[in-house]
Amino acid sequence: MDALRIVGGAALRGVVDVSGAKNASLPAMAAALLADGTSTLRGAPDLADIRTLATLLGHLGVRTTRHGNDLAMDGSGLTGTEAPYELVRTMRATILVLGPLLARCGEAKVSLPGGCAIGARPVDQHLVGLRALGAEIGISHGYVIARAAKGLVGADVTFDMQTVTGTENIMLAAALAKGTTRLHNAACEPEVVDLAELLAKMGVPVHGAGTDCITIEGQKTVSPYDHHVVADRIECGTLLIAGALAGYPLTVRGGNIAHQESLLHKLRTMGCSIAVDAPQKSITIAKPQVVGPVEVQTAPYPGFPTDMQAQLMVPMALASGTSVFTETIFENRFMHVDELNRMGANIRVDGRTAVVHGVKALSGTTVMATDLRASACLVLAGLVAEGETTVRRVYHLDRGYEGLEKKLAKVGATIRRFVEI
Ligand SMILES: CC(=O)N[C@H]1[C@@H](OP(=O)(O)OP(=O)(O)OC[C@H]2O[C@@H](n3ccc(=O)[nH]c3=O)[C@H](O)[C@@H]2O)O[C@H](CO)[C@@H](O)[C@@H]1O
Ligand SMILES: C=C(OP(=O)(O)O)C(=O)O
Repeated sequence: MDALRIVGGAALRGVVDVSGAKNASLPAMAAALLADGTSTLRGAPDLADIRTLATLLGHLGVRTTRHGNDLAMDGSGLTGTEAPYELVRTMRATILVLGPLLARCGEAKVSLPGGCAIGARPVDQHLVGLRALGAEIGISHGYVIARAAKGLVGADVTFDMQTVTGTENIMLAAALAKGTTRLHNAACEPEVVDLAELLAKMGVPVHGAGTDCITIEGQKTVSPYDHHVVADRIECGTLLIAGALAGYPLTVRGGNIAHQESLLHKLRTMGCSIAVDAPQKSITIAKPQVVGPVEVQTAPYPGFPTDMQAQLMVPMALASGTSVFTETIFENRFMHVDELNRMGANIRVDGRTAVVHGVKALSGTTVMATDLRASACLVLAGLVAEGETTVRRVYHLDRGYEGLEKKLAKVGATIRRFVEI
């Protein structure tokens, strides 16, 4: 199994580039199921979740080929409608094939998905939405079994809570539904906006993406797309925190600056000096003399992303006072805390709140990654810890980051991958 060894204390200098967004590429790949022809997704990061979804598309008859960072997916080969457990167990976003399969084929059987173990993560809202569009849905032996023999029909759908993949799944299904679908209390995340832009390229008018009310005008058939995926705001944020911890200074290039607003606000509050060059899409950040404490609550976009909670906890752990982090999205997303405490942090978790008492230094040791963003947090901690840190189980990291250790090494980090026997 791969692990990462990091020697803490190296200064990070220079420019590091942001890849395309995992969480926008995955719904984009699912959208390729809708069209009879080859869709092209440009800028898709080369990481495990993308490969997993490509394998699943292949199982359904949609061959995916990669040319550099571009993916070509041929939807004309679609033959299967079943997504088996073995292919969906590692990631949540595999549920995104449900909407398009049902819409195009009139049936789908999709195993309930896996993904990061950060909370209960039901898919009831996906099913509520598809039922509203006329699908008959049952759950049997861990599979969602859905049918819409006469096709889906546009409808009003009101979500109980804002769900990112739930919104995306219903948008994908509504693209081939008869008539108009209106999503109320829809997710406003940039990945949803990116999907709306992609659907428009397929010939599906979508209005209101980025607000909590989205309208999709369903079509009889749709065209394949050619789309460049939006930049990964979570990778961008992770690199910015690397800069806040060890930047002398570090420039993070290629992210969408508007998508970083909530993080930049908190980093400035903590004392980081940050220079934004909007035309160049670059943000330059330097490690402050003293990191100040801060209070943060995760929230749906444009609030502070839950996917950045673990990473921001590293500078909090080294702040000159007590910070408070409240996690409102997932009930079990503090699993990195025990490992940070093993590195000398002083963090106490009480329910959904983590109270982070800043310490002078972290010390390197062997730590275990438990999920994707927790792994990124431990890598960041290793960059500033005294001595050597070994991060085990980096397959979690590899799910969602394109060569993170290579990017960090290029700007000065002492970090190396090795295989543990
Ligand atoms: C592949 C992908 O894009 N993953 C992201 C997506 O996950 P994902 O789409 O799974 O997260 P959701 O936005 O659906 O979850 C938000 C909240 O709604 C709840 N919920 C959701 C659906 C449902 O049917 N019922 C229900 O109760 C969830 O348990 C959670 O408490 O958004 C999360 C929140 O920004 C991110 O952490 C994940 O990185
Ligand atoms: C939680 C994440 O992924 P998933 O939803 O696939 O578990 C993530 O990208 O941080």
